[in-house]
Amino acid sequence: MDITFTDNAYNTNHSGSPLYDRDHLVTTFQQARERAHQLERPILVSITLPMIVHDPQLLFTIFQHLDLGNRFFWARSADKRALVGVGEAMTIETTGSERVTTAAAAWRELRQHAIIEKISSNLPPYTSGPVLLGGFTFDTLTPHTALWEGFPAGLLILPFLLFHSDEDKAALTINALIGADDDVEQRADQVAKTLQRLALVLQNGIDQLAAEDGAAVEKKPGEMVVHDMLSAEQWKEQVAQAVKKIRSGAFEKVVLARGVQVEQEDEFDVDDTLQRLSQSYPSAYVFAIQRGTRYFMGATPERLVCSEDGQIQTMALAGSAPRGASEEEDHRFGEELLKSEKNQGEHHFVVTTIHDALYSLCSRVWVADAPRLLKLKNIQHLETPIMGNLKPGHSILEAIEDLHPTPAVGGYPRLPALAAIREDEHLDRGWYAGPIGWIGTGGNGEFAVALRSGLVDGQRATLFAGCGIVADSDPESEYQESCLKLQVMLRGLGGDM
Ligand SMILES: C=C(O[C@H]1C=CC=C(C(=O)O)[C@@H]1O)C(=O)O
Repeated sequence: MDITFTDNAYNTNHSGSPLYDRDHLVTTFQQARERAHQLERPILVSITLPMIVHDPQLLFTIFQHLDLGNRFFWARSADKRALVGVGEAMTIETTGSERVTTAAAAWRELRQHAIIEKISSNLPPYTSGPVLLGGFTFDTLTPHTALWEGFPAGLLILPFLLFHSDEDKAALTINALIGADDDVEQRADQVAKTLQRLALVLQNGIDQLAAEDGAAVEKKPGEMVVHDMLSAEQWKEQVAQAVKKIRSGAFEKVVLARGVQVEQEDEFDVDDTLQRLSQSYPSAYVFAIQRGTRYFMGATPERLVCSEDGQIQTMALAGSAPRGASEEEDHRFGEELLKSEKNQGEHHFVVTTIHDALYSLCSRVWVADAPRLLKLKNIQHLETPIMGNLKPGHSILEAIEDLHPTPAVGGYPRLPALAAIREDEHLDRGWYAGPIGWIGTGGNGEFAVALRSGLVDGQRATLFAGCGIVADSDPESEYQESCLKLQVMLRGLGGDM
């Protein structure tokens, strides 16, 4: 893998559009073609150019206008990090229970002979270079239904263009797979033309788009019709049955999920939904992955694992209470949550399991002494931060393989709880509650657990939420909790429920 820093070979103009040097592109592509010929396999070329920091939402909308294919969005407003991609230079699609390790091996293989150029030393440090975005299903043993068509067991996408930014730096990465017989002049022309169009929209279109936004007639959210996939009574009965199983000693905790279908007359506006989610949930990971007409999207508070320079950070997140209507009530609900034996028990399974999973991957694991409160817009959770130092040679994908599914979305012990979900839940979770995120070079990456999420397709959306069930769970309270969790996407889509 070559990495070159060539300050000044490319630059940005005053509007922050990336400038490119077509001849330099041709030279790099030629080099890749020669290598492809020698090694008899396509070679990945990844070039990162500096840009000025733009609103990631704006890039997402601009990418729609460039018409380059599927779009991808990943951002956390609180730490001002964002990744916005479009098009597919290549995809890694995996199946079966080895889906994460197979994806890791394919990514290693692809990187091995890649040509990676970073056209400045002043780039966002963790996301520069080739970055794959994608996710994995919750469970490979649940039958895959038509609902999740386009979302296989494992999917990592190397976007053609990736805008990435942190607090004060931004960049654009161009990815291309070059084969031994490629016409490199033509490939360079295609890239150059796309960058030219992007530069034009960034120069002229930002104002234009902003003006359009400002002038736009306030869109009245359409009338949304919500159907439970399983009636409230049936779901509560499932919870009651799970409680019985727990009391009979089958397992100690299981997370049961439910789905709702939402419809409206007009198509749901994915860009507006992302905007609303980012504004309402600044500490959440707001994401969208497009496959044709469908978007899997959401605003999840749960980090599965973040890896930076060999340091990994994760969390146990389980145990919930509503937010109070007044400061005093909110404080009281929070204190009750902290003292609740039921919630502490539910949370404890997650802490122990994560700790044990990390033990074999890390040289040192650090777990906070006690859970703290994570307060979100309409719900609060118990959260325990956990950190570790990855042993050399281990990557974030291996951490995912070991951590997923934590008892925050599966149960405890893992195997009987998963068997109960498969047997009793009657829901194709697909990517809901699965790992979703990005992986770059040098083992860096970040994956969240895809909660508070849904699959949006035109005028229809299917939304999911689950609750941790333990021996003293009350079906009615769990149902109310699932409604709070569903509100995230219902409101994100423009509903006022
Ligand atoms: C399974 C979900 O939430 C998990 C994360 C936080 C709190 C949870 C709980 O209290 O049950 C769940 O474990 C979901 O939002 O669908």
